[in-house]
Amino acid sequence: MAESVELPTRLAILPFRNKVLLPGAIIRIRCTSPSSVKLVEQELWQKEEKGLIGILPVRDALEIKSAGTTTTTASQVVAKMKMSNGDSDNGGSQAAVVEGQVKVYGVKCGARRGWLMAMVEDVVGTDILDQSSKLQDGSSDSLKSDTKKQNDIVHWHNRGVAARPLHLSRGVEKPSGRVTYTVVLEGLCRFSVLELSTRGIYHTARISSLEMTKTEMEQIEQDRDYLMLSRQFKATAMELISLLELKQKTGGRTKVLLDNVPVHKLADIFVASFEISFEEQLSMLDSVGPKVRLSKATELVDRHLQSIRVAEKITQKVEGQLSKSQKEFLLRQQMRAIKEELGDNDDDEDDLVALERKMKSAGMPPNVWKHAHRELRRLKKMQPQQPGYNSSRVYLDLLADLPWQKASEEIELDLRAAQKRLDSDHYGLVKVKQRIIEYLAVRKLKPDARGPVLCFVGPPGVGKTSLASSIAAALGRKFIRISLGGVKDEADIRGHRRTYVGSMPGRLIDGLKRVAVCNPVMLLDEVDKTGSDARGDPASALLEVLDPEQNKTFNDHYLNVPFDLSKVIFVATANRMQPIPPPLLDRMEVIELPGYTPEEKLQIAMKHLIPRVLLQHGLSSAFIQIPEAMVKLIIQRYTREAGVRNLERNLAALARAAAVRVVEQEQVVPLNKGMKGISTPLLENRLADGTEVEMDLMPISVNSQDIANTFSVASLLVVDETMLEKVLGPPRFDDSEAAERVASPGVSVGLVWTAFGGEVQFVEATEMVGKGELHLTGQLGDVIKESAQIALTWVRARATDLRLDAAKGFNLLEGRDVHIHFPAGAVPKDGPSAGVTLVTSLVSLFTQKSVRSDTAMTGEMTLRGLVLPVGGVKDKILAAHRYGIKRVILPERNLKDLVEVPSSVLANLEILLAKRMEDVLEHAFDGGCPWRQHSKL
Ligand SMILES: Nc1ncnc2c1ncn2[C@@H]1O[C@H](COP(=O)(O)OP(=O)(O)OP(=O)(O)O)[C@@H](O)[C@H]1O
Repeated sequence: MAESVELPTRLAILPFRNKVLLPGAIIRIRCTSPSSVKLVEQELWQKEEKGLIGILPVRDALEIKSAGTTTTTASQVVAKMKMSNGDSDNGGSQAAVVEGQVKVYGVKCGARRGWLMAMVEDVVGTDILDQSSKLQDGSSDSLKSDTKKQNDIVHWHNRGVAARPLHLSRGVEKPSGRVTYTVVLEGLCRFSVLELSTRGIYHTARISSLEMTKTEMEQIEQDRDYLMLSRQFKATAMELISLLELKQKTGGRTKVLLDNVPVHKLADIFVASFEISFEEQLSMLDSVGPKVRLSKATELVDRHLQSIRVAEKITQKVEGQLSKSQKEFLLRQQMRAIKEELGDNDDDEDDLVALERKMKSAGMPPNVWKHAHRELRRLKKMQPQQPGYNSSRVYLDLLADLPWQKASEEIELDLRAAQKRLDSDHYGLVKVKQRIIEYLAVRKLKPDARGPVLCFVGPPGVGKTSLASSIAAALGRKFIRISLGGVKDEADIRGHRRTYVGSMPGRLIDGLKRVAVCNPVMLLDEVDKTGSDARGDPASALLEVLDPEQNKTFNDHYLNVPFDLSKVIFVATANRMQPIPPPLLDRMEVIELPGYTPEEKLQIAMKHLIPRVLLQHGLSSAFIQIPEAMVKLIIQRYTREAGVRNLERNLAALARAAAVRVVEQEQVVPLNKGMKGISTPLLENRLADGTEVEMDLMPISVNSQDIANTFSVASLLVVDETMLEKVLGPPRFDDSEAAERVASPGVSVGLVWTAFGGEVQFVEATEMVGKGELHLTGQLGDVIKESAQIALTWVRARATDLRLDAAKGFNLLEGRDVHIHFPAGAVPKDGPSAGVTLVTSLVSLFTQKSVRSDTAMTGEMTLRGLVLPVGGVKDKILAAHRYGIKRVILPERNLKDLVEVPSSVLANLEILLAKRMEDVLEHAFDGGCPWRQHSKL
């Protein structure tokens, strides 16, 4: 940068339209107008030693008007302008000189300080400005080529900047041959115009420098105000430079300027690089005094700094968004390309469109639709990779899949047809079927009747599930089974809130989604198996489901919108009633299905199970015959259940074995013709092992009946005892079991009730040296343990009362421990009905007399020996029947329960009633109660 320069008294003047060149700035100007071309040619191009030229800002009349200046025009005069130096106002002084060719029509110093106005004519040509990022840009000529612009008034500023040419180049425009110049100028120092005149077609001015002398400068540098201002300026400038360097990641070159260039010059350099208004540029030009200039520059630099910071913030925001959306765009493009490559064209957008369409057709109620639509809008704004996208998508899918209105059309209910259907599906169960028909009849009369929920209670395999599905078939509705066995978490019924990771809807909503209609028959299977723990009480959630008042707006936590369950027909099943919470039981109508008698089982097997099993295995009665006698044997020897599930399983095992035989017969024929390699038929091998044949030979998608027909050449297989043993193995049960087990004293046979229905339970007691303690084993609950304690107490007390001792055949067991065991330890046992059995086994132990093996008993006993009635009598008697028991001892007050027991069973049993424990003992032992002679009966 040039140091202080000696200015000539006169300078050629290049007008700078609406722009200011400040000292220290560099501009490039392309001169095209005749006047400026002439000026450059004469003052710079043709001169050996390039001199200085003056750059004087000019302003259009319009601009000055808007800036609040009053203007006047004069008749054609050559203007000579005399302007005062310094910062003082020149308003009002006029000067007009005629020199050269430029005609100035009117001249008047503007009301605004430092401006001269002139009407200029004969202006041609335009200077085209070259712009460069490094160079300050501007127009070298105030005069435009348009003839329109002729006679425009231009306003010359009274201060300008002397400039030194740094580079000069000449060009010739091709078509016109016009000469143009491009000149790069560096602003050096301010000057004031004393007199403006013309030389040829361009202007010159008599000037005086506005630069301070060295002495003046030294003086001012001592000034405290100046020092403070310069420090302030430098700090602000430093801040700006640091910010810019940080932004542009440039080195510290600009900082060097701060140390080497005098601060008053720096002020100009800094301001020159800003894009500020013409007014502000002029004001900077007019700031001749260093203090004024510094404070002005500090203000401008600070403003620039702030604006950069604000811009920075905005840019960061915009960039953030931009880069994100660009990233998204890129990813989408890539995804599309991958999908195209894979031939999978349904991209996410299409996917969402399809989802929306599905949602629209789901028939959601308005409030649900509003909720779903809001969620969809949210989803649309998300990216597939975004967390939450998938869960939102799955959630909306569920909303769209749920049958909000879709219902299976209920067929006109024909009670006779329903009865026929129930009869064809199930043998017996007359009362149950009757109750179902009543239920259906009410529904026919009042379809929206809020009848009670039917609950089938009974042991496994008695047809609870199949009855429910028959109801659905009779009503022409879809059937769905919801298994509640082992459900301990309320969320299983109500779903998890969506805030949980891996949240899901509850089983009910999930079931409805699967069944896809809002009015199915829904079987709540095993309602007695729900438990409650810290995770809530599923039964209480079920209360809401089964309550017709509440289930209109069932609230699943996952779904988060109410779902109307009132059209669903609920049917429940349970093995036992006791575990069902009373409020829940209260909402249901319990229909008990006790176990089947062997005769009933036989009928069920012959009429329902065998035809169904054969069909399932692609067989028919042409291949296999299972005679009644064999079914009886299966019932007696292989199953001792209350229901028919095991019976069905055993029949299926026979059918599989027959299927293998049929297929092998078919294969054996051709093989035998040509080959001898295959020796033992597969069936023989398998049957010899006594294992069930587990092969599934049915080809998928081939109708099993077709296969049966294909193999119709095979010979008929009649199941006999040998085959039973081969396929099902040796018999699992036989009637001699009880006799064998009670042969030794201390064992008695009880009848109990478990989840599997009635069961025969043996009780074993033994004694050993000890301290008179009682030991109990075999998965016992508190009640049964108490019964054992009561039994022992009663027996000991009784023996003492009757003064029975070893001599009279009663061991009082002084100093000995008693151990009572309930075999089948894996099955939990509880309840008071084992009371009489426990006493009997203890009496048997103490008297060393065996209990009758054909006798089983049940009954609760008080401490005083009174026998109380018990529950589940029908099931217990059926169990005794199954086990081949011939005599059953029952509490007297259970007599009424015998009405329910099928007469076929009663015909085979001797029922003995007991009021007191002594009665039981009387019946349990051969020869009656072991101490009858002492008893006060
Ligand atoms: N009275 C009957 N007549 C014809 N088939 C029957 C009868 N009772 C049960 N079945 C058959 O026995 C099989 C088992 O019945 P189902 O599954 O309905 O028993 P469930 O009582 O529901 O058992 P769980 O309590 O284990 O669910 C079915 O194939 C069913 O058709």
